[in-house]
Amino acid sequence: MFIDVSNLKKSYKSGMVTTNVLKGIDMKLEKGEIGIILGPSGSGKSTLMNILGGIDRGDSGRVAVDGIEINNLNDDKLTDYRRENIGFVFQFYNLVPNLTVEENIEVVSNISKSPLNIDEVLAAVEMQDKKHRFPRELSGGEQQRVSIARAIVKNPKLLLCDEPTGALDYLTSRSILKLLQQVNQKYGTTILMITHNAAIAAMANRVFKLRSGVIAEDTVNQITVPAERIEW
Ligand SMILES: Nc1ncnc2c1ncn2[C@@H]1O[C@H](COP(=O)(O)OP(=O)(O)OP(=O)(O)O)[C@@H](O)[C@H]1O
Repeated sequence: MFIDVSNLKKSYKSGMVTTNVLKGIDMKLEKGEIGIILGPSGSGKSTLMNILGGIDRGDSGRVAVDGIEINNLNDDKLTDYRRENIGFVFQFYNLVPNLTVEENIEVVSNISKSPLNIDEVLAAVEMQDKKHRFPRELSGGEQQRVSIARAIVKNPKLLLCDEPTGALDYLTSRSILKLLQQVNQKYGTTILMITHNAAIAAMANRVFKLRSGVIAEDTVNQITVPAERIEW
């Protein structure tokens, strides 16, 4: 099992108040699958994703990604895990404003162990003709394409996407979802994506509905729908 989480718990303390955010999460995802996490605001989606990505740590429970027990890693090893294995895509693209498209991708490629070819990645996201532009010269959808290119150039085992279409209009959202599906098929990248949009769940192999820190529903889709055919 590629992602294997059992009885994961996480709470945050601020002053005298403790908030139990994850209350015993169990989840599994196979290598090469697309998983989608749905759930209301505050249900713990980003916390779960941040723990899987090595940005945060669980308090207890087992979190294994491709056989690596990440809850047991010290800080340095957790940083190595994140650098070597994880690509992140967020709602806001976080591109470096004074670097071109190509340079934004190069920054990550230069520090990766076995990066993909930059031109190949630019072609995969259909941005090769705009590689000398700066982020401010791009639309939101184009900027998200670049941030996906930047996330995949290191050839990550796991691509974590937190509301990747949250700031985009309908047609652009669909084209970004289609691109993520293409990345999954072309590179075999396992993808886990957070969304508020339940319609998107049709493109995933597995759907996890989070409610108040537990997985309230875990569905396997026998047939997945191409993103360009999903309407909402
Ligand atoms: N670093 C932190 N310190 C204290 N509380 C936190 C921290 N991070 C998250 N929380 C709390 O944990 C709960 C879950 O947050 P999380 O961001 O995981 O939810 P979410 O499901 O991703 O929500 P949204 O859809 O609004 O992004 C919230 O009540 C939030 O306030």
